[in-house]
Amino acid sequence: MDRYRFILSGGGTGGHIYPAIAIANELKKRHPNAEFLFVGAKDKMEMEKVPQAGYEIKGLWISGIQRKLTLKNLMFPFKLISSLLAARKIVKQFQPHVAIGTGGFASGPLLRMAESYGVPCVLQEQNSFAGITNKLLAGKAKKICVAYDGMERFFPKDKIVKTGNPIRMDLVDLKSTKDGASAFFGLDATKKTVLVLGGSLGARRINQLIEKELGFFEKRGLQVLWQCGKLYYEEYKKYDSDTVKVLAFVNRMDLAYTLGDIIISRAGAGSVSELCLVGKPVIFIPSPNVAEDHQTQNAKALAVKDAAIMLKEDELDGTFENTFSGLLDSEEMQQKLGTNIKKLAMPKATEHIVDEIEKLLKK
Ligand SMILES: CC(=O)N[C@H]1[C@@H](OP(=O)(O)OP(=O)(O)OC[C@H]2O[C@@H](n3ccc(=O)[nH]c3=O)[C@H](O)[C@@H]2O)O[C@H](CO)[C@@H](O)[C@@H]1O
Repeated sequence: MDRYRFILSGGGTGGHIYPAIAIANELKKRHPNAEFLFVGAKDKMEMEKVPQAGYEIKGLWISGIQRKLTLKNLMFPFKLISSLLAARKIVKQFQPHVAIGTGGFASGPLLRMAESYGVPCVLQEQNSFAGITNKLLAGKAKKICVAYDGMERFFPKDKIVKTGNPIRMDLVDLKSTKDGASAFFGLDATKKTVLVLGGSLGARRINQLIEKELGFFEKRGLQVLWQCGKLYYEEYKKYDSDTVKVLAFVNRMDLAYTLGDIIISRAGAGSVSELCLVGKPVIFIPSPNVAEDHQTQNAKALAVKDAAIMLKEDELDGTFENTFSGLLDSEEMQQKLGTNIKKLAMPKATEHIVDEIEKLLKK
């Protein structure tokens, strides 16, 4: 029996953590005796989410560089050296057969050290605009698994494999019933549900919109399952009621996806890939605050195919109610969006990525 050792690193936001967990789950399915070790950044959400998924994680003292001159920035060189030393120790002790990086600053030192000790490295880039850490690591990586065309703008062409984004399949395999899901969240199975998703950290502008529209949703006879984000929970928990469920974070996304009839969501790459598999009508409100406005690109790619509706943050005040009512009142439009978005799903992405990892094991 093989006893492979895999090291995975990525984090800062759910967008980098969950792909690593999805890849680990598939590797574990194929190699039940394998050992896994995750490496993340101390104090970031991976330190909580990875153990919840059943894996061990070690945290490095590292953070991203800020654009302005701050104390945190002045500390950066020290953090980098300290985390490179810690990463070296981890790699030497664990002796991984393959290292997998899913982006975010935490993965920089670990993958750099793994490369320098001759461990084959695979990178996974979720977005259509590559992250800085993956760009820095690309030169020495063996393979770079991407989800979009045109990534040779950032990475060496011969290393790129288009696989799609890895998804935790248990989360989009909607086995539960509406009754079960509504009971879980304390909502009513006979009512239509608006599911609001602000990405793994929550979204300020979406929260402001939902707060303003609660009366409108109520008038339309809807209930709301509202994931507002850990940072915003104290501010919005006062709206929790029989028809509005406010949550900092949804641990059972499968049940949330089951319950949602219309979904309002940020357009992070992972959210988009999951929503394609879920196949329900979605209104995307992309974050305008991310590198190269990549969430708008993510959402636009679906909107032009009539697979979702996209609303920009700065046009919400004038358009939201009309657009939303148009969708709510048209079963046909809901059906069409649901069917079209599902056509864009890439359900084999994780398997495909793990195939690439396995090729490196055989060498
Ligand atoms: C503000 C920011 O920097 N956002 C980036 C971040 O998004 P973010 O961290 O929001 O990540 P994604 O949209 O890619 O994925 C969110 C993941 O979190 C899960 N989830 C979310 C909410 C919740 O309550 N429970 C839960 O489990 C979702 O099921 C999904 O698996 O990484 C993405 C992938 O690199 C980028 O495209 C986004 O632009």
